[in-house]
Amino acid sequence: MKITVVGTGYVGLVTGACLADMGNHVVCLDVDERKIRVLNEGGIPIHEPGLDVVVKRNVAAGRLQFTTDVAASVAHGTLQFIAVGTPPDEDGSADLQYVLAAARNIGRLATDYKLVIDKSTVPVGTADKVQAAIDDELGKRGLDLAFSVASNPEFLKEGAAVEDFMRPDRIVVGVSDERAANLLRAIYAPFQRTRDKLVVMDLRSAELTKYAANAMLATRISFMNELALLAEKMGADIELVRQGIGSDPRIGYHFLYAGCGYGGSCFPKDVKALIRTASDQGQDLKVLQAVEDANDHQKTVLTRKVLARFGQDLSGRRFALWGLAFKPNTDDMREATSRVVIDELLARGATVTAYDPVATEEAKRIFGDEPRITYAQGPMEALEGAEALLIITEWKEFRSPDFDRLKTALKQPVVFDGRNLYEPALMRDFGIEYHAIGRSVRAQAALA
Ligand SMILES: NC(=O)C1=CN([C@@H]2O[C@H](COP(=O)(O)OP(=O)(O)OC[C@H]3O[C@@H](n4cnc5c(N)ncnc54)[C@H](O)[C@@H]3O)[C@@H](O)[C@H]2O)C=CC1
Ligand SMILES: O=C(O)[C@H]1O[C@H](OP(=O)(O)OP(=O)(O)OC[C@H]2O[C@@H](n3ccc(=O)[nH]c3=O)[C@H](O)[C@@H]2O)[C@H](O)[C@@H](O)[C@@H]1O
Repeated sequence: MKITVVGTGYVGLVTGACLADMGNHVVCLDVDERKIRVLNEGGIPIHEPGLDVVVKRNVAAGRLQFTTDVAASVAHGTLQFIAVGTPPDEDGSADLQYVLAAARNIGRLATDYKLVIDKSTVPVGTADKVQAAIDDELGKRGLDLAFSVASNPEFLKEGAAVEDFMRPDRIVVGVSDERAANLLRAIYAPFQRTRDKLVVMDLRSAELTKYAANAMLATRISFMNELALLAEKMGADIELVRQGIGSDPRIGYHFLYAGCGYGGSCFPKDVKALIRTASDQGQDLKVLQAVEDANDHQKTVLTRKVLARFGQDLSGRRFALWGLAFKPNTDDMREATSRVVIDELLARGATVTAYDPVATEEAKRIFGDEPRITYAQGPMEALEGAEALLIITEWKEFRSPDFDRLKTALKQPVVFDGRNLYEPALMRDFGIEYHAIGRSVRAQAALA
């Protein structure tokens, strides 16, 4: 089928490439000329494992094209996916200007039936706004063209985006007519060969499903983070607690890892937006507000531990940081805890040497030529002469470091681990002073 994807970011590029891989002819549109130039020159503007292979294969097969030409992109696809950004507005609500601009372009230029599909994460009721924007543009042209609007929220995770798209747990589709439902069934049939994964519903339920999923996952994380703080005070070990509750199938093991707070382009933004949607309806989402507050607090957990250990004034001290990205396997630093940690360390007079396998360029873009931050080429290099190590992102290469070398490279063997990568008892045996999140040597020792 002929498909247009509007917005060639994390979601749009993955969607376009994976749909092309199933034989569709896909045109990806973006307003960002640089991005389209990079793609047309054979590059990939983001770090996403496996994406380059799928993109190259489909470009070579003539099934995937990139353009800034709006008219050509509207003319191409019967299906028009909208995958543009929906950043938070000043008041926390989702800014719909890019979604509605994309919808208006379709209404302004379409000459035949279009199925317009919201893939961006958008508040409940946005499909109606998209419908109205297209109607308005068609009206200006005096055209009575048939079109459908659908909601098809995306659940992929950065760092595993291609895998998630190719093998989804479920595909949520919100529709208001049979024609749209049939087209989406056909497009997604190749992605659900073992069982029917399509969950078809009305537009508003689909829109709310996306926020409900992210809000539920964020809630699990904040819940565990708060319990981790309590575990520390009580001499219990949150990792043992996680295993203890996860074995109940009603709870499950996933997304119960305590850490130094959730970041990324979605959880923080979507939690805010859902709180805002509810308050517009006169309803307080008390649980979700607490989830957000707990996460803001959690992002400062490492620096609070550093200040408790080294004092409030960190002048003249340099700290090593492992991990800048908001999670492993991505260079994305949107809402990353590393940003909060670095800002606080600098504000207290410290300097920072950071290492991240892929996010250094992004960090340089964000922090500019800030002289108090230096970037190391490797994890051990970052440690040389530093006061202590702070671990922010659980990249695989941090999981089994050479602890002897780590010990001697640092001025003093002190590690603040925001991702609970190591066993407290092992660190004690290595002679490393280990500050993790909700972990206790006492609880571990009781097992020995
Ligand atoms: N990043 C993720 O892992 C996920 C994101 N989402 C949602 O998907 C949406 C897109 O997110 P990302 O891909 O991360 O954003 P992104 O910022 O990486 O990409 C958005 C792209 O849209 C382009 N754009 C903006 N206005 C345009 C227009 N009128 N015409 C054509 N292109 C336009 C921008 O230049 C940019 O390249 C958001 O609503 C997000 O919440 C949903 C699931 C996962
Ligand atoms: O709407 C979105 O954009 C996406 O948001 C999240 O995906 P993503 O933000 O890419 O990354 P996650 O793996 O969910 O991690 C988010 C944050 O939570 C943190 N996290 C995750 C799991 C956990 O147990 N503990 C924890 O602190 C991670 O470190 C990270 O900072 C969801 O997992 C996706 O399903 C969703 O499509």
